[in-house]
Amino acid sequence: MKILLVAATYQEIEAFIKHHTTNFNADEWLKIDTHEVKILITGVGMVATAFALGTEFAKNNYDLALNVGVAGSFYRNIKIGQLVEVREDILSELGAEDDEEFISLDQLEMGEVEFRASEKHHIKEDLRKVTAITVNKVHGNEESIEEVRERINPTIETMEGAAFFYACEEANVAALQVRAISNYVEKRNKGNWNMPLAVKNLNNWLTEGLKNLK
Ligand SMILES: O=C(O)c1cccc(C(=O)CC[C@H]2O[C@@H](n3cnc4c(=O)[nH]cnc43)[C@H](O)[C@@H]2O)c1
Repeated sequence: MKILLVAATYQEIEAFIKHHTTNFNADEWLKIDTHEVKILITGVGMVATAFALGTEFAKNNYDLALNVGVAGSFYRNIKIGQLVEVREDILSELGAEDDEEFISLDQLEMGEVEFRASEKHHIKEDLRKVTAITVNKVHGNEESIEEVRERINPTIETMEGAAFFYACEEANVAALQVRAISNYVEKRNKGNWNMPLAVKNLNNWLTEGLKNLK
């Protein structure tokens, strides 16, 4: 398969890249088992992700795109460092405020806000399947966390996932998303984040998991 591996930052998949190539070049195709793999580092956030994917899909054809990175969990029964597979991803901020209420873009009949992973390809490992939201502003305030829990009840949040699924859907490319939990969604406390553990587990999985994609 021709696979596009997508991450927001180089650091999130550095160990995997170094495992496969000594001199990383963004135009390089890596031969990994039976797959040909290209790596796309988009930058953090939805705008950077959508632009980078639109540009890449205009140049190359892919059988599958895989978005990986770290994420925040709303649930404490998911361990820091644990990997999850995002099956559904929601643009939770796209819409309008109506005083205390929020009207989503689809309620306004102006577009879709929910995007799904591909059914065509599968991750072999039995990762917990989750619903994510994608945000421009990382939640760090108890009131806004409670509001989004009540409105959507997401399991995790990222800053790219739904934009990734959107761009893949527009380009008709099958899409999967795997995230490693680096923190809980809570009142901002960066000291509680464990980026090294999440990044290590993600890269260990990638080394085996990419081979096992069907
Ligand atoms: O220090 C901060 O408050 C801060 C604000 C915005 C971004 C960051 C990052 O470290 C980049 C986040 C990066 O990782 C994903 N991520 C990880 N945890 C979360 C989260 O709780 N909510 C949303 N995104 C998260 C995200 O996809 C970015 O790529 C730090």
